[in-house]
Amino acid sequence: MSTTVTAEQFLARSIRLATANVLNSGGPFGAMIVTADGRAFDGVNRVTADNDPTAHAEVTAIRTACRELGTFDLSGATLYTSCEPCPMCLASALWARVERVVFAADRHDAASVGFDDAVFYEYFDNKDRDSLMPVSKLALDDPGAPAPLEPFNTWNTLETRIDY
Ligand SMILES: Nc1ccnc(=O)[nH]1
Repeated sequence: MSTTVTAEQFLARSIRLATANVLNSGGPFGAMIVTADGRAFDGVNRVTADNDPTAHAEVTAIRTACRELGTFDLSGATLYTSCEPCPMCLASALWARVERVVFAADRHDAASVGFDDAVFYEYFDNKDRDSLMPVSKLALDDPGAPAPLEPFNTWNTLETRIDY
């Protein structure tokens, strides 16, 4: 008998975490990080429970895995999630160097129960994105203002820096 846990089983567990989380005052999302050597870390949505808009299930799973493993680099890991990751979670997975993402429900399913995932995806496609949230570059004209590149120059010259 094999004890190998399959992708389908990790995804099924993510869905069960999501449902259980609803009954525990959380949003209907669950996720797991599974490392290349099979260590698994759960995450559930705690946005309203913790007043933390970044506490999506996927981010919570990434944070838990990184904390427990003592690393900021999840290279080789898979992110399983009960619902397609939003742009924040996709970016978080990219920064964590997650190798691949597997999801069950999609952004349109999330939209059908009032979650804004699809709207936020459109934000990145939309030329008129300023109508949702303006993002602008601002020049600092005051002679006493720090140069925008000052932090990068300092970073570049630091021999003890930890690249990521
Ligand atoms: N995909 C997701 C959307 C919203 N919240 C979550 O935790 N996950």
